[in-house]
Amino acid sequence: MATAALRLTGVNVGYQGRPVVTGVDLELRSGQRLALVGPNGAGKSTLIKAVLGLAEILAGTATVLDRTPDRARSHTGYVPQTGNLDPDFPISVRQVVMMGRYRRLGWWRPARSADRQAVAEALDRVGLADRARDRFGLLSGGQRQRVLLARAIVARPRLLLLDEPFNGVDAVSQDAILRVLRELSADGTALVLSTHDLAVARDLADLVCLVNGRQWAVGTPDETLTAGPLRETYAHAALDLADGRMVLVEP
Ligand SMILES: Nc1ncnc2c1ncn2[C@@H]1O[C@H](COP(=O)(O)OP(=O)(O)OP(=O)(O)O)[C@@H](O)[C@H]1O
Repeated sequence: MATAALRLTGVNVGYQGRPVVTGVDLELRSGQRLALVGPNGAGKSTLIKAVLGLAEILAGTATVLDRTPDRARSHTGYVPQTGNLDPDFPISVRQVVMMGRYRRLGWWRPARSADRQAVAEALDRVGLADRARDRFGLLSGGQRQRVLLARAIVARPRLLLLDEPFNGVDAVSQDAILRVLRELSADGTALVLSTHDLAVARDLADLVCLVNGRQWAVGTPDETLTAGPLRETYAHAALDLADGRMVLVEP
């Protein structure tokens, strides 16, 4: 059987013994792209954190690259929500991306030219080579998101998890991020991203997992992003449009 990048079997996740999402069953192979879709507070971030070993697995089995989440951490990458970072922190764009190399560097070894080159390449890949010396906090939200993507890919993860990567992101940055994500998956990196945006999920994902306190559905976009499963997941916040499309109304 081919190694799964991620396999969750009967998984419940949460904090301090209290479940936030239950009944998650899914498998993601190398190069596949999974979208976690659900309303605010549905537990998408918690599920991502559990795969990173940062939230509790309360039941079931979670395997990341054939290891437990803790042991897989050196092969996983994480792009957090940009809103969680302090924009006033005095650090340059280049220094943020270099943080992604620390795992390889160890705190005792100074950066070598190979590290500096990897940082320059990652910034070039997200279209921000010319901003390397700028202060991170002075960039736009979309540019900051691209820097965080560069920080994650500079460590060459085999599984990359992104928490709402398109929130507050302008169209130029969204296109740049989508392009890099497609390149990564073509190179065999498995991707998990949470999103509120059904159009992005439909466009980007091979697999969609609908969550809201529990897993409501998992399957291809055609199987999941349809009226029945969306109405179940979003309850009354999913509305039919006259032309057959669905819109989601978040409080
Ligand atoms: N560290 C924590 N300890 C306890 N409960 C938490 C913790 N972090 C989040 N929660 C709770 O878990 C639930 C799910 O939150 P989570 O952030 O995973 O949802 P989400 O789907 O990512 O939402 P959003 O789209 O708003 O980011 C919420 O009720 C939240 O209060």
